Parts: sequence; structure tokens; C-alpha cells
Amino acid sequence: MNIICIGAGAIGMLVTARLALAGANVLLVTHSEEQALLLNSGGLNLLEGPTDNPVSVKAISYGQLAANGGTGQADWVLLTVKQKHITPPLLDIVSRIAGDEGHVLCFQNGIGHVERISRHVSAERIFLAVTTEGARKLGPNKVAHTGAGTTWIGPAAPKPKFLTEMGQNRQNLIVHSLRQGGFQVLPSNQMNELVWNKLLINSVINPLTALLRIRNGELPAAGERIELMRLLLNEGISVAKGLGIRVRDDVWEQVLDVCRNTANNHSSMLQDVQAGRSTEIEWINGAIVKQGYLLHIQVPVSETICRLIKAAGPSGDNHTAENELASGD
Ligand SMILES: NC(=O)C1=CN([C@@H]2O[C@H](COP(=O)(O)OP(=O)(O)OC[C@H]3O[C@@H](n4cnc5c(N)ncnc54)[C@H](OP(=O)(O)O)[C@@H]3O)[C@@H](O)[C@H]2O)C=CC1
Ligand SMILES: CC(C)(CO)C(=O)C(=O)O
Repeated sequence: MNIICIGAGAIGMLVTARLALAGANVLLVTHSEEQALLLNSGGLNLLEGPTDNPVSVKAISYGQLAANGGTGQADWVLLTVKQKHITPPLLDIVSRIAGDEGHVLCFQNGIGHVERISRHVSAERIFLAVTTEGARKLGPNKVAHTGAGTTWIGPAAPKPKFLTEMGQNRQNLIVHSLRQGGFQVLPSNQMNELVWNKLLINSVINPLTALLRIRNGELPAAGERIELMRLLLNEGISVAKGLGIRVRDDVWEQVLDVCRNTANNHSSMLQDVQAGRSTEIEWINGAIVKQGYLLHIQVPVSETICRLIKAAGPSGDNHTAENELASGD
């Protein structure tokens, strides 16, 4: 089985390294030529706790893939870029290398990308991975596995009847490969529910830690913070329920658990803000605002939080699901 993983950041390097160690045929697509050269010549370092594991990987740059990527070259395309990177030019290439039978597995937090991808790849071939693994990119050829978790994989289409026989076979193969790589993987036909439950958790922890410049474990440590957490979560729950999503009864406890279990983490949004990069706010809290508007559900705290995060980001940070469609790479 040929696997092409696009996006050599934290999650992409972690997944590729584990798959390569397990003997899978995986090609990692980097953004820059330099990173591909570095990975091909010196391999990748995977930090698991205190242990530095050297891993030999095959890499190619996005530019080379765009120029030379063969039609139908990939049985699985793993998309490990951020939401903002999922643009029409990237998706044209994904569509070409997936050909008529290749499947796409998306690791992004938040929502909005499936609609964009389905304009290029048929809906029954789009799969989602919701993961509680933690990874941090330490350099162009170095990644730290910051927390072991669970990964749920299943078809993005809400109705399981969308799972074709080929989709089922391909799902079995990728689940097997990832398990061989040491990940705990569970197949699921309830991906929409899992995506929304994770989105609710991210909608509380990510923007608040980014605005307050604190680690995840510090978030529930003060009354004012807890009030904000609850306000955000309640708005998200109202919207999710308005959409007919089954929200777990213990979602608040889950938020607190994630804060505890990832106490030392800088959330991905805090890292983006600190590095002066635009964030994934539009696809997390922004999705709650957008759906709240459509459902006539008031979400004033989420709206303000979105504005604050955008104001804290690089000037001209006007990423929205809509203007991503128009942007090139
Ligand atoms: N990190 C984590 O622990 C978790 C992350 N996620 C989700 O996974 C997704 C990826 O996150 P993460 O790995 O942390 O993000 P990173 O920013 O570390 O990685 C994204 C990578 O994609 C690369 N990239 C961008 N455009 C292209 C392109 N056209 N071709 C090839 N590569 C490209 C970027 O390169 P460059 O920087 O050089 O532009 C970057 O290396 C996010 O949506 C996140 O929400 C989910 C669960 C946990
Ligand atoms: C679970 C959490 C909050 C861990 O930091 C995360 O997903 C993120 O930072 O994006």
C-alpha cells in the first residue's frame, strides 16, 4: 500500500516516523526543498520521552510532487497540514495523486475542510482521523511525541452507508498500518460526533490559553478562567445540539481531563500566536459562530473570542473558510 503524507509538521512527522519504523511504504511531502533534502540525507529524529529515535524516511517537496506526482500514485493520502493550508492548488494535487481509487485521511482539528476537499475528491473517499496524540515540531527533522492518545478513524460522510466495500478494505489497511506503528486506533462510523466533541474541547482550551499566554494545566486554576471556560463550552454545546449532534454528558469533565493530561502543553493556538502565525480559530470557534448564526443561536462570547484571537494574530489575518477557497498557495 502506497501512503503519501502531506505536511511535514508535528503530526505529519510523528505519523510518518511511526509508519516508516513499522515498515510501511510512506512518502512524506514537505513544504520546502530544504526540508526534503535534510530528511532524505539525514533521516528524522523522533523523540519519545527521553529517547531519540533516528528514523530513515523518504521525502519529497510539494513543488516536486506538483511537478512529478503520478496519477493514482497513492492508495492513501494523509493530510497533515493545517486547515489554512488546504487550498485549491493543494487539493488539485491531492486529487491527481489519489486518482480514482485513492482515499484521503484528514487529521485537522475543527471543521470546514471536508466541504472543500469534496470539491476535488469524491465524498465516499474522504476519511477523518480524530486524534488525542500530541506532537511538537522541534525542527525541520525533529519531532517530539508529547502525549500518547487514541485515534478514531472513519468515513467523513455522516451516513455509514457511504462506506463502500473498497472504503472498508482501505480503512482496514490504514488502521492496521497505524496500529503496526504503535498507535491506538479505533474505527468509527460516528466521526461527526467525535469531531464535534473534540471541537468543543479545543474551543475552550485553545483560545483561552492563547489569549492568557498560559499552559493548558494553568487554565482551570482560577475562578474567572473557569467562568470563561464554561461560557464558551455552553455556547458550543447549544450549537452542537442545535445541529443534532449528540454531545457527551461529561464533556465538561473531558475539558478538565485534557487540561490535566496535557498540563505542560502550550496549546497549538498559543504556539501559533507566539510564533506570529495565523491560527485555526476560524475552523474551531469560528465554526461555532457561523453555525450559531445559521441556527439563530446567540454566541456572544465565542464571537468576541474569535475577534480577540484574530486581533492578536499577524496583521491581515483574515482567514475564513470562504477566502481560503479563493487563495492560492
Ligand atoms: N500537533 C498536534 O499535537 C495535533 C495536531 N492536530 C491537527 O493536525 C493538523 C496539523 O497540525 P500540526 O502538525 O501541529 O501543524 P504544523 O504547523 O506543525 O504542521 C503543518 C505542516 O504543513 C506544512 N505545509 C503547509 N503547506 C504545505 C504544502 N502545500 N505542502 C506540504 N506541506 C505543507 C507546513 O510547512 P511550513 O511550516 O514549512 O509552512 C507544516 O510543516 C492541524 O490541523 C492540527 O489541528 C490534531 C491533533 C494533535
Ligand atoms: C488537546 C489540545 C488542547 C492539547 O494542547 C490540542 O488539541 C491543541 O493544542 O490543539
